[in-house]
Amino acid sequence: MIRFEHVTKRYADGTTAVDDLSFEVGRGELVTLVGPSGCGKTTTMKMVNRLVEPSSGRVLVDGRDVAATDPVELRRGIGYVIQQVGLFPHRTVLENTATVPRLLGERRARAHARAAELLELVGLDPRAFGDRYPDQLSGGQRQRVGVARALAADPPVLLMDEPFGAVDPVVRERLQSEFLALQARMRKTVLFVTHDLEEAVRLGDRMAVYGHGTIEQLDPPAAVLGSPATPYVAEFVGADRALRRLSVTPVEESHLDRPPVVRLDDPLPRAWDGARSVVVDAEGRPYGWLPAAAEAAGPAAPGTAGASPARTSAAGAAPGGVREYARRMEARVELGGSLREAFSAMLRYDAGWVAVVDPDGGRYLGVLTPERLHGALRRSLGDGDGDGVGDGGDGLGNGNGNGEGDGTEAAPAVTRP
Ligand SMILES: Nc1ncnc2c1ncn2[C@@H]1O[C@H](COP(=O)(O)OP(=O)(O)OP(=O)(O)O)[C@@H](O)[C@H]1O
Repeated sequence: MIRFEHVTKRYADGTTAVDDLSFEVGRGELVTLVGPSGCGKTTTMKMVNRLVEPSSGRVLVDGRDVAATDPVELRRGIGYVIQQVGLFPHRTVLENTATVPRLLGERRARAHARAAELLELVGLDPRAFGDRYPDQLSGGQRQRVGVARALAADPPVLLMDEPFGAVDPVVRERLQSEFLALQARMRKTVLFVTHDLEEAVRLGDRMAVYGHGTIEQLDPPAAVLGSPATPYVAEFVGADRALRRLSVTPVEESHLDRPPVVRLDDPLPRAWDGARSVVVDAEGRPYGWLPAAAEAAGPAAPGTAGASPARTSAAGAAPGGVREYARRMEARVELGGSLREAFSAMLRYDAGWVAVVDPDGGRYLGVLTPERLHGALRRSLGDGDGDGVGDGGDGLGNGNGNGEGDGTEAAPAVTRP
């Protein structure tokens, strides 16, 4: 969709900003351009909408040489979002968003209706924000209007130059998530400039790591982090690349542990004194866990909540059903979600495992334990044989006596009151 063929840009003062660059961005693909300041990212981007003309080489959009396309016509098909959004200060949010359709001759009512839809899409209620002026918005809200405005003419191509660079990290992360969700629906062809490595990793279908005017590596983020092509890239992505890999490695079936499962409305299992079990509700969604009988029967440890102590009968079964003893556990992640989300859920809920659920319907599929997570990460980094993980335990603290499943690492954390 966007194709660079041996493109060089030398500015009048002799600076070579881009040097013999050739690469292609596929239709519906999001490529992030990342690299240190002054390496030529913005120059690359501006050659697509002819804000900068190449010194040599060609840039093609949808097979057409941009040099042979009228710039005004060209830019109609290319949304452009920059860091300082450049909203018109004397126009309302709705008018700002409707600017391009209006310029294209659309009637006011229609353009405004479309603008309202777009504001909704980027998470701004048009009734609350449509009539405000840009200086009555926060930085994050202004960026959202910038994105809405760039989408107003429904361009197939989006150029985004540090669009979330001016907002604080928390807002930035939210804008990134929203933009990813939006992109999953719209499938625009996007060039996205950033010098934030996390952002490049998180958003890019592929990321282009720039050296000086050239691309050192253009690959999916997982590949860049897993096998940096050059020492320069290795240095750029840094020693903590393993941590960054967490964001781009999905939770897969093969990572899961499958401890015994009981239903919330079941009677207590007959052999309720061995393994701890996962508890699911009537719809098969995770509810929590059932502690080993001895644990539920014994005095409640400090900080424990949920099950009331009960004595097991001589036969090993206790009165009552699973519901009576089950403990709530909220940590969960969808299959296909990232290891980072899984890890973050474990930390947030102070849990020793996280339930993995089907993205459609939230049915329980298995659990991910710290050991499994570590193994998955090691495997994704192509490090060692990778399958020595999760051995030596079912991850839910399967009884005592084997010296490793005593609940210190992999057992479900006690739900705090
Ligand atoms: N109009 C210009 N005239 C002369 N040199 C320029 C011009 N614009 C950019 N440059 C130079 O070209 C090189 C690449 O600049 P460019 O803006 O493309 O880098 P960048 O990677 O986007 O940097 P940043 O992350 O700081 O925005 C830099 O050395 C810059 O100083």
